[in-house]
Amino acid sequence: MGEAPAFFVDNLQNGFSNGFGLKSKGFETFTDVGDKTFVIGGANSDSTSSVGIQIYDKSTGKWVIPTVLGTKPKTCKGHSAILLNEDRIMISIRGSTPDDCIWFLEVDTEYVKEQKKDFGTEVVAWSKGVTGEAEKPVVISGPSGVGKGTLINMLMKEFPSMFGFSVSHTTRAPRGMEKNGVHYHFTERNVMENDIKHGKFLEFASVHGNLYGTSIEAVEAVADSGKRCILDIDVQGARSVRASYLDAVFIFICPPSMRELEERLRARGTETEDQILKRLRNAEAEIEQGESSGIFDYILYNHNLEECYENLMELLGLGGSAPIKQKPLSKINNKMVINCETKEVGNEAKNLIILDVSSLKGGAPGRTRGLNIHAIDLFSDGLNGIRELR
Ligand SMILES: Nc1nc2c(ncn2[C@@H]2O[C@H](COP(=O)(O)OP(=O)(O)O)[C@@H](O)[C@H]2O)c(=O)[nH]1
Ligand SMILES: Nc1ncnc2c1ncn2[C@@H]1O[C@H](COP(=O)(O)OP(=O)(O)O)[C@@H](O)[C@H]1O
Repeated sequence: MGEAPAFFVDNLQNGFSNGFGLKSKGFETFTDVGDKTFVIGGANSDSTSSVGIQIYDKSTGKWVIPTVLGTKPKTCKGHSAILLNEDRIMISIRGSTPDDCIWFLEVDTEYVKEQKKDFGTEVVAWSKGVTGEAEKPVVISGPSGVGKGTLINMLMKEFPSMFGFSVSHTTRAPRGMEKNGVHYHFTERNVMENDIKHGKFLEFASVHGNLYGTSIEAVEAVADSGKRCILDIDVQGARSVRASYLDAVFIFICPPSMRELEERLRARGTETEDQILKRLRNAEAEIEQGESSGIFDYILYNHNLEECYENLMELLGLGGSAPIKQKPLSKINNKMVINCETKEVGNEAKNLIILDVSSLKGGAPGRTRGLNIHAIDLFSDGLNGIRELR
């Protein structure tokens, strides 16, 4: 991307004539991409609208309602839109906080092109814009009872500000001490299947007779909080993540023997006899795949818990001093200036956001990372200085 001049994305005006025969309430934006006009904000706009999307195909003169993938922005009172790279529309949401005001609607990226083939319809995909970079997530797999949960708990306890757990969805029933939203999102199968259909899951698999899956939000939310994400998923899930957009480190935990695995499962006392037998039957195939499939970067043997934990820490770079976190760079090229109102408790401010889009990375179905944002607070007494966000 070459050097581009800074420019303003204008605020929307109310009640303009849109020229498309849409009943406009002044909350739509119209962005041309080739033969198509993307109308964002939709005719169902209200004083706060859900961000609807319609496409006007100029070559056929027809309206199309696309399949919309990903998590969209919360309701908003208006937005501005501008086309970037001919394949995504950058949107700034009016009245939202600076860390939630930049979104991308992908209309012709590689991901969207692939999804169009699968769905056989027009497809658009939302991706939230965030500042900074994320550290590589860590995928941990291994048979039931090998000690994955124990090792992850030790890591999270010792480094609470460094790691965050990706909370999976599952259709299995909660165990005694398990809390919804903490250990798993316990969910109905039809709800989960519908979300899978709408591209909200990074991976999913049927494990021991239940459906398990990692939502894109679960992983991205951990990265948003500045932590390194840990996923506890089965081998099928690890294979899917390997094939996905997510660049991760893959670790397989192996038991010292099947007999030891059985003893651990029985000693844990959380499963019925039937469930234990099912887990042991599955374990043999999982170990075989874990050791030979080429999915995993590392295999750790959990014979002695303390030793295995030491090895895990070492391969995560925690053996010596903690890794230094890179600060996002500030750039002066490829800048945009966006008007944005923010409301904080007891404080209402108008911000000018200076946005640098020269280092964009990722995109749908995950976040669009690498935004560099500077907010200039404009309070009633005028310009109040510049502060960098995050
Ligand atoms: N593919 C996939 N597997 C998962 C996910 N969450 C958990 N699992 C795996 O499902 C299996 C069963 O997990 P769980 O019901 O917690 O039982 P446990 O392994 O015996 O503690 C384990 O192999 C987990 O790694 C997920 O989101 N996706
Ligand atoms: N190295 C080890 N030696 C003995 N017991 C272990 C070891 N690692 C874990 N355990 C025990 O084995 C049981 C299963 O561990 P858990 O972490 O629940 O496995 P997973 O999450 O892989 O299903 C737990 O009761 C745990 O305390």
